[in-house]
Amino acid sequence: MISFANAKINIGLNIVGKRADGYHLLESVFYPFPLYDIIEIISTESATKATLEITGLHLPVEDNNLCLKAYHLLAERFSLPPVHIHLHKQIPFGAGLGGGSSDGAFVLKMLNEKFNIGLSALQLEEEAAKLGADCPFFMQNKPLYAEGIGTDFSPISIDLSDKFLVLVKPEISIATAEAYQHVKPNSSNDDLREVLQLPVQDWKFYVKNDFEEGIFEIYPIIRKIKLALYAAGALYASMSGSGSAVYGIFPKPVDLTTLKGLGEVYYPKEI
Ligand SMILES: C[C@](O)(CO)[C@H](O)COP(=O)(O)OP(=O)(O)OC[C@H]1O[C@@H](n2ccc(N)nc2=O)[C@H](O)[C@@H]1O
Ligand SMILES: Nc1ncnc2c1ncn2[C@@H]1O[C@H](COP(=O)(O)OP(=O)(O)OP(=O)(O)O)[C@@H](O)[C@H]1O
Repeated sequence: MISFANAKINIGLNIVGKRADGYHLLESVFYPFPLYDIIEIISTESATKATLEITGLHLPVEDNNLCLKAYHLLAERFSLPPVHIHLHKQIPFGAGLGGGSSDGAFVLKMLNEKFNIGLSALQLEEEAAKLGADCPFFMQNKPLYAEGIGTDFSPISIDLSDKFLVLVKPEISIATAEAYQHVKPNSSNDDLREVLQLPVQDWKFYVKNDFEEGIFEIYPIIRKIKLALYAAGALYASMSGSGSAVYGIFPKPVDLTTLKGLGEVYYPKEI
């Protein structure tokens, strides 16, 4: 069984509070982004435990890989045979694109189907939340308004299908937990739901990502990328999640030459 696990971007990210356990409360829109990891799951009846092989981007195989964690989460409750998972990694990590989380969510979905476990969509979302705050989104995998720690969803109508998205990932990778250590709850932002109803060219005045200020101070190249996207004609540009990737939303096809040397550029045909 093979699946294509997509990335996400965050449109707006307001940190609005902090829980007693240290997790932050936020408001953000999660939007699927067409950049994919490829996951294959093969039954290995003769093996004694689940195995993982990673090709593509260099990521060492470790027990904390969300593909293996997803397998073990279900294997604890349901008697699953060992499997071999082949992850072809294409989504950059430490980028705020939710690639690892997407892998975890897709492995849960695949195992549920492959072994007829019978978990409902809601139960899969609950299991995904045990893997990480970004995982549950990938169960519904459509533009959603997120609150709480990023796992309470409600519908929002945002359609960028007539726009062109460009993503730039600098060489720097940022660990999410570390990024949260540098961010403070901020009550001065505009209501995200309301400002996202404005035309996209007005978002730059009102739609903020609260991680940017702290991260830009540590890594000025990320601010530079955002400015370069605006200089190239973006209607709106922002770091995704806790970074380091930055996306730009353009009204028409983009001349990518001005972005050369800033990082890896991803320019999907459709969004
Ligand atoms: C920045 C975002 O990507 C925005 O979508 C997410 O909030 C990050 O979600 P994630 O990578 O799935 O995060 P997790 O793996 O659950 O948590 C990693 C670490 O980030 C911090 N964390 C995460 C989510 C959250 N709402 N508040 C937090 O403070 C916690 O210190 C946690 O130990
Ligand atoms: N399947 C996976 N793909 C990528 N990273 C993974 C995976 N499983 C575990 N990880 C670990 O997660 C780290 C990246 O997570 P981090 O939260 O810092 O970045 P991110 O870009 O926000 O991505 P994500 O939301 O995919 O975790 C990697 O360095 C790696 O140690």
